[in-house]
Amino acid sequence: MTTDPGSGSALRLSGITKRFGAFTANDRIDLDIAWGEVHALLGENGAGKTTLMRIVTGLYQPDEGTMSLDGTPVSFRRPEQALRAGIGMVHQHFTLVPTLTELENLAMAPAGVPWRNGRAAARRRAAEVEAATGLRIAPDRLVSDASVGERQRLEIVKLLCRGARLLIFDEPSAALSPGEWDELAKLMRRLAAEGHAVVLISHKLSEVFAVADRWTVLRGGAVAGTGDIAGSTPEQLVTLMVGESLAPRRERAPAAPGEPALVVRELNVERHPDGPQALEDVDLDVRAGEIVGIAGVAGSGQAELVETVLGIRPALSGSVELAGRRLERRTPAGFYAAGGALIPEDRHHVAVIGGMTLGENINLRALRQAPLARRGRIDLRAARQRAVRLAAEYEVRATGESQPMARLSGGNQQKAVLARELSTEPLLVIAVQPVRGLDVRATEFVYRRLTEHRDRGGAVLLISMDLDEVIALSDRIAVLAHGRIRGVLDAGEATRARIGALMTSSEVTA
Ligand SMILES: Nc1ncnc2c1ncn2[C@@H]1O[C@H](COP(=O)(O)OP(=O)(O)OP(=O)(O)O)[C@@H](O)[C@H]1O
Repeated sequence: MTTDPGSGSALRLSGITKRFGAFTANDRIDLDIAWGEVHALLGENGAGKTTLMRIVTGLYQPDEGTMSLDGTPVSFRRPEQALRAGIGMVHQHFTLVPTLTELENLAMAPAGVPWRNGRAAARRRAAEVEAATGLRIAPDRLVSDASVGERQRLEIVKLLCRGARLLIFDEPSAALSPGEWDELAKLMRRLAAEGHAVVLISHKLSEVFAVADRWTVLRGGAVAGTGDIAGSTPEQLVTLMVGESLAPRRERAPAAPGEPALVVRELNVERHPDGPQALEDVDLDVRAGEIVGIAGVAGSGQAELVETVLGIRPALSGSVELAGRRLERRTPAGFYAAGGALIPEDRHHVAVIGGMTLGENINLRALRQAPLARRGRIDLRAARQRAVRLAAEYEVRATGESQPMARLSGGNQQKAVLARELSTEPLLVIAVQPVRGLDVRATEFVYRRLTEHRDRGGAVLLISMDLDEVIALSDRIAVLAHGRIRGVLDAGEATRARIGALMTSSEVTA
């Protein structure tokens, strides 16, 4: 089937409703996606965006409503049916097999689809996709050796090889470097120009305004509005999403740093045994009452720094001190006992336990302390009350504290992690990409919480690929490139240009 750019309605949803028990996640949604456009789907955490796209891609079935593709009614009971009709989703959590090569991943076809399996066919299709879109894969590279951006590219090539014409991107920039995002933005425009339809789910309005043609905002499961990007402003869309206008961010008071909280000295860490070093002679100080940001592109050594401080990765040499205590045999338990806390980057594998309830997840760090621990037992009533109070304070939207964590929307899971890690008043919080997946209001909320933590005398080590975030939040910024600290700047002197210059310099200036 071929498509003409701008040849009218691709996918039309009418009155789509989806309930989970008594909760209505999608409420009579009408949505029109046209061939040749990039359509941004916006809304706060829990607004119903993912649920709607799961219906479109055959993962969920609607309770009410109809869908049509190219004017013909469709209903999908399985994702393969949607893909066969040309609808594919680039997930946040990729669906690739890391131990196979890129070509082998392309060659695997799900059961029940008509494509020929096999490498020769996959190679031919990949060549066709490259000719049409410029997207090139590395056929013989193991997926486990590919960067996040390269894996995402393979996901897209896979969908295009399988004939996807309508592509849904779910927060695609979350783990990308600015350069990788620029590439992806160009690709989305190219796909639209060739007649595909692109749906972009994103919380970053700067990205939406850079690539989208039209927008639809969901609020509380229903459509709050739809329109053209041209003639709209980010403020209008935020107001539609939130239901009110957001107060401007408050000016931050200057930091009043106190005693050193985290002291790292001459830390050397290798990436693989006998491989290149991930960290080289890293010195870093984070004092009580300040936020120190680490600026650097993904893969500069940030993960290794966190893992080493936490004690899950050995160091070749160097020392780590927390609250004046040298962490000799580092273990995560020792890190927490010394007053550390971590907001990890990987929510799904590290930060939450999906099979446990929201309340259990929130209380995980408080179980050994009063008032939850009483004579060697956990006071379940106190635990429930604490979870309910913290869920409300951190604005976690859920049906209750007993809702399984895996059933919360991604942003609400992240808020629960913050509630757990900040509520025990740690001395040092290591926050890695703390607002990943959060909507605008929740992002402001997290920024405020981290700043308040600092103002109460806590220390924060902020690790983020988002330079604007690092500049906005940090009192001092350490620039990390290729495993070395290239310089440390005070907030007042930290500009994108100066940080960028340090990232690319070969000199170590501090
Ligand atoms: N399988 C499920 N069972 C029960 N409730 C669910 C289920 N899936 C989603 N929900 C609820 O439906 C609501 C909408 O969730 P959804 O994931 O669609 O939101 P979203 O707009 O994608 O949010 P985010 O931006 O945080 O990803 C949430 O309140 C969520 O808790």
